[in-house]
Amino acid sequence: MAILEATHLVKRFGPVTAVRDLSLTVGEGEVTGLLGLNGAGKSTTLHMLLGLITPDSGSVRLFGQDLARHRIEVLSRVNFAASYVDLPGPLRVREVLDAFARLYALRRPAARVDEMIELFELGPLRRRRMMDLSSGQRTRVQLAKALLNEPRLLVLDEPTANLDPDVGDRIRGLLSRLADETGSAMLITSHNMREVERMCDRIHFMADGRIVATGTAGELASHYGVDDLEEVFLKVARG
Ligand SMILES: Nc1ncnc2c1ncn2[C@@H]1O[C@H](COP(=O)(O)OP(=O)(O)OP(=O)(O)O)[C@@H](O)[C@H]1O
Repeated sequence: MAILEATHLVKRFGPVTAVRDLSLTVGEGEVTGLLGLNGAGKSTTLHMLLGLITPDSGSVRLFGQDLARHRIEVLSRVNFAASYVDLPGPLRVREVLDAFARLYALRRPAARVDEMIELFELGPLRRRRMMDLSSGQRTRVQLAKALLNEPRLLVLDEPTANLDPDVGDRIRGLLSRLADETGSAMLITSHNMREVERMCDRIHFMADGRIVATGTAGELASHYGVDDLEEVFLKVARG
């Protein structure tokens, strides 16, 4: 069964058509990358898939159920992290995670928060206020929050954008391991082509609101007659 099935999505903002007739599926345990130039429509697509904005037309099914009709039920098995979403600044890291654990009605909230603090090496930061953290430290809290409810689908908008190469590398390893071990599906946007090559089983390239190419990193490189995804990106971007 597809974890996520989006069909013929369209989204307009006034005169701008951000997403045009976009369809995609994500299977169980699959890590899917959504790539494209700035303004191609990636975040708008993710926001429709998460029910944050409503498509003008088209439909989204999560775990076989229509998102518009079974919103609360299906979204309890999904989570999302993006560096542009702020967590409450005056709260301390531990308080933020505790608050989300309660919001998600977890069975063992304190134990799960402890696990996430350990997984993302947040121990030394747990009493620090969100507003006092560096952007990379905030990103780690965002990811910890996004994994609290053991989502079957994890949607990540540029998950490692603010991380230094060392932390970024460790987080990529951690997310890949998680997908392998738990069978959770992931949908990731990124401008880091090496990250996408390393993590994604399947990649969709978007341009001007549409998916214009799909495949594994290897398939895309051979289709475009180039060596790697970076060069595929440049070819797609330059038409
Ligand atoms: N709320 C909004 N109101 C008006 N226009 C919007 C809105 N959100 C997005 N857009 C427009 O829709 C288009 C797609 O934007 P989107 O943020 O989805 O692109 P993106 O691929 O995520 O870009 P980036 O790589 O820069 O994050 C852009 O032209 C953007 O200006």
